[in-house]
Amino acid sequence: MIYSATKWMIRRLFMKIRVLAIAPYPGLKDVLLDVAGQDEAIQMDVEVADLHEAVPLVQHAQRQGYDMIVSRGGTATLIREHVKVPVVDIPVSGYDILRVLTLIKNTHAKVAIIGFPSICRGVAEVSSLLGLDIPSFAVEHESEVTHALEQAFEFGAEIVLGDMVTIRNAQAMGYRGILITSGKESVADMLGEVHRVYEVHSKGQEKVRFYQQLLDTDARGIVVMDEARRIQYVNRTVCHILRQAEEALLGQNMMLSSPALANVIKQAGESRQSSETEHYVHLFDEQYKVSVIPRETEGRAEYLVYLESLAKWRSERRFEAFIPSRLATFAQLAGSSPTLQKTVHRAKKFAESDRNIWISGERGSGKLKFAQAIHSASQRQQEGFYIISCDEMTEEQMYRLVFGTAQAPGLLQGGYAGTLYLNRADRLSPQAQESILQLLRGSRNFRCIASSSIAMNKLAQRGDYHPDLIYKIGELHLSVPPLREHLEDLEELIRGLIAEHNSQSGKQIVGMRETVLERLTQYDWPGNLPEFESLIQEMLMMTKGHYTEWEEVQDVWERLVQHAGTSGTAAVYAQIDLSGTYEEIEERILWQVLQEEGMNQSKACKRLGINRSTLWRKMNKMLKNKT
Ligand SMILES: Nc1ncnc2c1ncn2[C@@H]1O[C@H](COP(=O)(O)OP(=O)(O)OP(=O)(O)O)[C@@H](O)[C@H]1O
Repeated sequence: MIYSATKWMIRRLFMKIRVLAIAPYPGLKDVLLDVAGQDEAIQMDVEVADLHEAVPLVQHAQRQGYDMIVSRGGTATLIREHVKVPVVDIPVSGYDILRVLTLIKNTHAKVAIIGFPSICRGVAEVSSLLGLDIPSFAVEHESEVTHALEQAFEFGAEIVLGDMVTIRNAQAMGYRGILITSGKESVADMLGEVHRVYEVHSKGQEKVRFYQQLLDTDARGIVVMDEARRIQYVNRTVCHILRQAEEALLGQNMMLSSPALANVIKQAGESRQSSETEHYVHLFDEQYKVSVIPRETEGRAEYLVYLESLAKWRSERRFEAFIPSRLATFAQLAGSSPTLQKTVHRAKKFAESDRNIWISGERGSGKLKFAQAIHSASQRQQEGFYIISCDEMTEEQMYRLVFGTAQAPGLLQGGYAGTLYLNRADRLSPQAQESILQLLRGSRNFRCIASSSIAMNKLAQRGDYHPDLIYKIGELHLSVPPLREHLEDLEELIRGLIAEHNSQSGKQIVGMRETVLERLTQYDWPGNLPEFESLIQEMLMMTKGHYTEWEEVQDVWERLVQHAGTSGTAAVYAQIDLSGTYEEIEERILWQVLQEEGMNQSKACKRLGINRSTLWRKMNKMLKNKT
């Protein structure tokens, strides 16, 4: 408090109070300049204007940084409605009344006074002291003046005393009016009031600045919008989140500033809840919780919106979920073959609903890509897309992710919403299945999309999979075809890969020769798109001219065929039975590779990408299981 008082004193020592005076009649200008000229703390400019003429002048003055405006009577009242800076009245003092009464003292004409109640009281007081009988007609508003004048003239008045509005109307009606002018004493009183108001106002401004600072340093974004969703207030955090300057946002419709946020706020409005509602939105790769609070200020509806970043939670990496920076859309799925288009059509239909989906398909067939496209086309597109790699999470990790810990809330407690992608959902342990099941039963914040390379019905037969979970996630089922079932799409996929390669390498490849393409379509692609992509990328690296020539890539091709034909990973994928638990499948792969390598452990290790001790450990376990 001491600090702000001192600060105020220092300011007062060095700065003058800038005042614009609006004089409703010319004579007041000189009095104002004369009296204000004697006050060193005041710098006053004067304009002569009455009522509506004054409005543009004061609006301009406000922009020019005047601290205060002074005026008189009806003009002061009108000005107050149009500016935010304080407006001080030039009063009509007892001296002013005494002067005008002295002026009319000896007249034989009947006199009446019309004015605001305070003036009428002053006149009644002074006239009774002087022994004069002057009836008064009090008005509360400028619009009542004509009626008051009519009453006064009916009463027999020939001269009316009043302010500028009264005098002008009386003259227009053909009567005489005498203006009660403000003298030096009134102007001096007004200047005293200017000092008092300035002090109070400055302290108020200090407070406003203090609260402004508090709001600006709040980590939450704070927005106030009117009923038409025009932005009335934003704190600095919002400017940072939306990457726009305050000036650009204020007065702007939210739909133009941030359509994503506007949609969420619209949803909140449409939910017709009068209390706070919570939503989630994805802005510039960040997930935010949006709380919308409808309220009313001075009879007008308003929305108070809080934006809370969830980045803190994510950066703590409490769980193995993440938000990919760019998600695929249906338009980005290459392939116009009837087979793929049938799948796309089905997926688009699924995107319209919010029901859970089970996607099955061979490894690398594009399940994740389809899940992303569904999310991007769904009503949850503004929310997060979270991938849970089921084969990489322990039961405990899954439990903590769903139910939280003492330190951090889990998915079930809220704070996240969107699409939950369970990658390789068939690898969930029974315990982890239970956690996911409880999450889906207890929260409506997520749509779940699970993926597996095993068909859903096979999973149901496995016995270690919770039937309720299959039932809950498998509300809708999408089967993504392997690449060999839509080989017509290879050329389109190649075009995309060439474009990407050219942009990275600076080459100008325009296509592949027929001889190369023919071979590509004669292959089964058991490793699906990842296998295809890596081969094409290698071929493009070998390409020197505009076309990929067979001679340039023959070696690459033969290596692939040899690998696949003899013992390659691709062949293993094609022949291995993928039913059963992860351990059982792993066992089968191990045996297959060992047999193909003539039980040569070094060769098997090399192909499997593991060291000898790991192979030993696994073989021992296998033997134990068999005995
Ligand atoms: N229709 C498509 N157009 C272009 N690229 C695609 C398409 N579908 C998949 N891909 C690409 O193929 C690769 C594998 O796709 P994705 O990860 O979606 O397969 P997946 O079936 O989910 O794999 P996994 O079973 O290993 O989890 C990715 O590089 C992806 O970008």
